[in-house]
Amino acid sequence: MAESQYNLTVLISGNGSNLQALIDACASGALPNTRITHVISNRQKAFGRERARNASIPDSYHNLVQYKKKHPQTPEGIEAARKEYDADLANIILASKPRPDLIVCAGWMHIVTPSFLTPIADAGIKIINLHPALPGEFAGAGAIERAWKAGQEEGLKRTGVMIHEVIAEVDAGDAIVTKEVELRKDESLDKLETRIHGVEHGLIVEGTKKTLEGIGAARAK
Ligand SMILES: Nc1nc2c(c(=O)[nH]1)N[C@@H](CN(C=O)c1ccc(C(=O)N[C@@H](CCC(=O)O)C(=O)O)cc1)CN2
Ligand SMILES: NCC(=O)N[C@@H]1O[C@H](COP(=O)([O-])[O-])[C@@H](O)[C@H]1O
Repeated sequence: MAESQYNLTVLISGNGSNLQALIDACASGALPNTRITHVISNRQKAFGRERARNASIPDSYHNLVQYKKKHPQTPEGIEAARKEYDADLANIILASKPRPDLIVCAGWMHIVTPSFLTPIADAGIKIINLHPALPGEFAGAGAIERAWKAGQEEGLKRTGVMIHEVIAEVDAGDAIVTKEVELRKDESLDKLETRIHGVEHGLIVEGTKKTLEGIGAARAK
C-alpha cells in the first residue's frame, strides 16, 4: 500500500527556528513522507517567512491590523476583529490545495478563538502547538522568563517544553510530548533560553511525527 503523504501548514510569528527544524526534518526524512505546504505568519517581517522562501515553501502574511482598522477600537470592536481574522485564517487554510493534514503552531503568538478552531475541527484537521513550559505551568506568552524567575527567586528546580493539542483554553490542550529542562541557579536568562530552544527544535519534530503517526493509524482503520 502506498505510504501516506502528509501535508503541514505551519503558523509562525518570528525567527522561525522551529519552522527550520521542521523544514530540515522533512528534508532529512526524520519526518517521513511529510512536506510543509504553507507557512502563515501574523508578522509581516517574520524571518521565518524568509526561511520558508529559501525552502521554496509558499508563505503568506495574515495581518490582524487591517481587521482592527475595520472595527471600533473598543473591546467589542477588537473582539469582532479577532473573530473575523480567525474565521478568514481558517478559510485560507481550508481553501489551500492541498489541504493540510496537520497545523503546527511554531512560535505562533496569537491566541486563536473558536472562529478558527471550530471550522478546522469540523474539517478533521488537528492543531498542535509548541510551548516552552510543562503541562499546567506558565501558560501564555513569556513562559521562559517566568520559569527563569521562579528558578532564581523561588527555587523552582525544573521547567520544560511541550507539544500539545490546541484548544480554546490557552496551552491547556492534551500534551503529546514533553521534556523537562533543569533550572540552574545563577544561570542567565539568555543561557536558559538557548538550552530551551535546543530542546524545542527536537521536540517539535518528535511531537509532529507522533501526531502524524496517529493520523496515519486512524486512516488505516
Ligand atoms: N486558543 C489557543 N490559541 C493558542 C494556543 C492555545 O493553546 N490555544 N497556543 C498559543 C501559543 N502561545 C503559547 O504557546 C501563546 C501565544 C501568544 C499568547 C498571547 O498572549 N498573545 C497575545 C498577543 C501577543 C503578541 O501579539 O505579541 C494575544 O493573542 O492577544 C499567548 C499564548 C497559540 N495560540
Ligand atoms: N507561547 C509560545 C511561545 O512562547 N513560543 C516561543 O516562541 C519561540 C519561537 O521561536 P522561533 O520563531 O525561532 O521558532 C519559541 O522559542 C518558543 O519558546
